[in-house]
Amino acid sequence: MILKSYPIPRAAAEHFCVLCCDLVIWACVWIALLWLDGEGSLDLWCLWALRIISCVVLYSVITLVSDSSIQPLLKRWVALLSFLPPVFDSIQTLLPGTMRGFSPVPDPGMVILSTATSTLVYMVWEFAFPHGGSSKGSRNQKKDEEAKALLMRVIRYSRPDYLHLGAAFLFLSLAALFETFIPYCIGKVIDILSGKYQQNTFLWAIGLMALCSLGSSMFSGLRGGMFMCSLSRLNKRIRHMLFQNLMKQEISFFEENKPGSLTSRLISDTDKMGRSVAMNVNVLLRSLVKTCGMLFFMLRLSWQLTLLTCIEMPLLAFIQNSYNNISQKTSKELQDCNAETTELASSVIGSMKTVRSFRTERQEQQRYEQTLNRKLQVLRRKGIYSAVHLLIRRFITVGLKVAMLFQGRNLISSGQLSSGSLLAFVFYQKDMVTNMRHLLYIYGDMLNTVGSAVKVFQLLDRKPLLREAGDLAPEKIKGRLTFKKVTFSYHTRPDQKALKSVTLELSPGKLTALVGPSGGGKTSCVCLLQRFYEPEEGEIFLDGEPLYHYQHQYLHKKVAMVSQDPVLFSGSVRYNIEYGLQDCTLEKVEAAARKANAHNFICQLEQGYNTDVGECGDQLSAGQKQCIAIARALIRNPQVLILDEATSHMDSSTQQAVQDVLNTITDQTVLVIAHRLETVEKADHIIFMEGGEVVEQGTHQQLMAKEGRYYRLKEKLFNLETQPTD
Ligand SMILES: Nc1ncnc2c1ncn2[C@@H]1O[C@H](COP(=O)(O)OP(=O)(O)OP(=O)(O)O)[C@@H](O)[C@H]1O
Repeated sequence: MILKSYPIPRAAAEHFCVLCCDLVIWACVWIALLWLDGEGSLDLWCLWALRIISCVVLYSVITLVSDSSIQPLLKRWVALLSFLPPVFDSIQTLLPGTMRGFSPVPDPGMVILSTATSTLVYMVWEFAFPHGGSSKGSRNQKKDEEAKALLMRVIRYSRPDYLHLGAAFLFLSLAALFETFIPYCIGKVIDILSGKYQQNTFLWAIGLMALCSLGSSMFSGLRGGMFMCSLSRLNKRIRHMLFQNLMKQEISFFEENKPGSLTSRLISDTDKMGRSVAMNVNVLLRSLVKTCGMLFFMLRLSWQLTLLTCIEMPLLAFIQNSYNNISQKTSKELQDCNAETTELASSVIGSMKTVRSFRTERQEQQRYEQTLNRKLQVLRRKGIYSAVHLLIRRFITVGLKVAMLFQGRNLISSGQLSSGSLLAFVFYQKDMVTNMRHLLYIYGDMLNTVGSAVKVFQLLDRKPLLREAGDLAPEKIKGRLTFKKVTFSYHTRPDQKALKSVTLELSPGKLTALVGPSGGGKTSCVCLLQRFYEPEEGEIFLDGEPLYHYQHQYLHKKVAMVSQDPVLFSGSVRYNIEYGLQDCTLEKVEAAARKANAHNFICQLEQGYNTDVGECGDQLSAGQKQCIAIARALIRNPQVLILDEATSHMDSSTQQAVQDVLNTITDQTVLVIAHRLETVEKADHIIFMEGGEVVEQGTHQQLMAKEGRYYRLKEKLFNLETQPTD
């Protein structure tokens, strides 16, 4: 039962809105009738046609605006509301002594009667055939509901552009209305020319036609401009939100998703989503307005001819549907044939030696020919189906056109239609078929294309799998880092532990070296320190507080890291050193560069600190990039400095210079991962890691005296044969 799960006041409000819309449509028709023939009355056929149009309009409004759970109820209500008055009037005409000519404005008694009856009928209906109990609760329906929800979401994102969109819809309606008037005016001109020529009437008709053409072109242009403008604004908004959310994601998300697919989602998917929805809404509304307008004019010209036109559409839709089913089957067969031919060709070409050695060339040729023949048969069948389909379609179209012209001739001879009106009707009919086709297919197409929005919204809704950072930001910290039984594995390899219950401490004012064979877990420790990932078990503390308690920006200001292959951004050297800092003076930048031994080579660059480093810094050597990355870390004056093989690409004199600077650090916590014996030897504390575990720790002398893993792996660890490079 729908109403059980839907708030009653909201349901009542939505019913009231539908009733208001219906009354507005009645009023518009009445005003249009008064304006056109000054009477404000319709014959029974026109009344039926107008109620059908009003029903279609209200259905579209309900589908687009209301919640999907209440839509069936509202649609039943609309069906009853639309058709009760003409049914009532039709029955009345059957009674003797009734006058023809019906007012499109129902009297208040009629409104109350039809409203009460409708409510009663569909309450009975609701109890007898409760929605959701039918077999339509299938997967397809769910997919449709999801697609509609997505569509509504795209439309909701357009809310800030309501002024642009309102203007666009106004221009769209005006352009469509002016366009609809043109064939009518042409008909009038022809009538004037074929009858007794009157200059004034002729000039008036020509002027009206020119005005309609001008109005249609002008408003079409304005509509296009307004839609483009709102579309660009929508795209910008969605891209911005998407980028914002991307920036919040954890690092493992970027490892699992390739940069190419993320950027394509950011650029082409957002564009496709906005464009398809905007285009389809645009075409849908234009077709809707034009169809209503054209139906109105066609009905006024001749209801018999309109009926003939309306027969064409369901017939064509039925034929198209049947053809689509057959065509889908043949396309599938064709795909299989293609796959078979390609597979055979590639397997034979790929194993040419075997084919030659067994002398099976002839058999393979025959096999290939057989697959080609099968494909040819399917193609032939497909061609025949297509030809028959086209023939039937043309036959129906031409047949109905001939019937229409015959009927037109009869109407002209009986004086019910002028030749100009027949011509105008032919113009309308041609446009009508195209419009009806759009109306029939566009909504389905819109639901399909909006599927590309799924990817965008999935990304937009993704919550980062990282504990939210706290707001701890003390003025001063000592920089004591502690790992307590930290276990960790990467998302992409959940079964392999990169760190196994690691417990270690980095003391303030001390240089700690992490050493160990490749894959031992050194970089993983550093990544956890940076909060790129979260430990699975255990905790990391900074001055006794869990890392995640600290404010995000604060933590990254206090804990700076330089990696082996630092990433520089396209821009000047200065921009890269002061990256992320605001109001940084050149003196500060230079001081940091001096400490990192980068000042001299920067001064030798063509534009000094303003030299562009190129895409990802590729106009600099690997060693120069490392120097700039060290300057970028030092300028922040971090309390904890992490160097992950950060000097590996530097020449030995630069390495020594950087080492000298590190030796002067007295109150900061420094963690280095190095393959250089000199660096490690001088460290206050050495932690030896292997297989994700801390195996040994102590000073160089202690570890050498112990003659354990560190002692045994010394040669392998420090590339002693290839010293001094890191
Ligand atoms: N991004 C990643 N995704 C999945 N597994 C990873 C990732 N990075 C490292 N690993 C794995 O985690 C384990 C520890 O790697 P880690 O990079 O911490 O070692 P390391 O001691 O720094 O090695 P190296 O000295 O070669 O840099 C290794 O088995 C490695 O294969």
